[in-house]
Amino acid sequence: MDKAIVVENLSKKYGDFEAVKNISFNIQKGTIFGLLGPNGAGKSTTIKVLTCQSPPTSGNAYVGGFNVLADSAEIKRKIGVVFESQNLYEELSVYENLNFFRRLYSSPKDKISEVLQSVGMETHQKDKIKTLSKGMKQKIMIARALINDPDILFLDEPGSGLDPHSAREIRQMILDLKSRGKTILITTHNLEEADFLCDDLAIIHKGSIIAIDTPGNLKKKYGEDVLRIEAVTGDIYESPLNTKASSDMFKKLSDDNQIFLVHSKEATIEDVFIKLTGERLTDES
Ligand SMILES: Nc1ncnc2c1ncn2[C@@H]1O[C@H](COP(=O)(O)OP(=O)(O)OP(=O)(O)O)[C@@H](O)[C@H]1O
Repeated sequence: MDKAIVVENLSKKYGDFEAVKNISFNIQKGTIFGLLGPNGAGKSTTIKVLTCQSPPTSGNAYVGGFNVLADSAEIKRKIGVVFESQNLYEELSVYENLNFFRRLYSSPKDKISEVLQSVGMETHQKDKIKTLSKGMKQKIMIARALINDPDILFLDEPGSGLDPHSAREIRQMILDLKSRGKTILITTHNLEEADFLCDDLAIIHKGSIIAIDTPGNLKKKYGEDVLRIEAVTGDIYESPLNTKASSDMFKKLSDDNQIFLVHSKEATIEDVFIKLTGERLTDES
């Protein structure tokens, strides 16, 4: 499979502070790649470097085969970016916002209804941005990023701050874009979003990538399935599944007639994060 993005030993310093430390990864064409980490981990900085908004301090990165330092004009033509903050013109209509971008890229006029259709917002062309909900604005942000028909999309915290219904809609939209052949890099601090969407996931912590694999493999490698027993007293007992400890726990509670409910709990990406960092990744969205 071809690579859409190649990142080699990339670092980015702001003054003396190293926000991104020697990270490397590849993104295969037509896949969704996630950068998962808490606030301040270096996710937006990585996106800024890959979208040619900010040069790397060292290392190399190639987007669509082009070098971020030497070929920024070519890269900008091939990519779409959804920023973390919703920077739309609030006083202008949906159509006017998109038309502004369409002209920047010299895309044909009928592109506007096409991209609005792909995010289910074609009936809102005349609405002013300021009258839309946050979820609707996020759909317009995605529509705007599609106006130049990019091969590669960068979505910085696409579900952040959205209500659960809108977050689900945006996730489905991201999967639809993948099924249309787009390569997508998302950043997120939402564990569920990362697990659900990403073909490959890099866990980024304090500027470094500390693990990278499919979500399933990360859970296999670093997570532990757990045997969970609810006792008649309401107490919860947990122990790693299929171990002597869990069978001893089961036997003892069973002998004491204490068992109310038994189930197994699969490892989650949160377990992986805690195992790797010793910290909890609190989910604010
Ligand atoms: N322009 C800048 N000047 C100095 N420091 C910066 C600058 N931009 C980011 N930083 C710092 O670099 C670190 C990484 O920031 P970055 O925005 O990449 O993190 P993030 O993982 O995207 O988190 P968030 O979701 O909060 O944006 C943070 O400590 C941040 O304070």
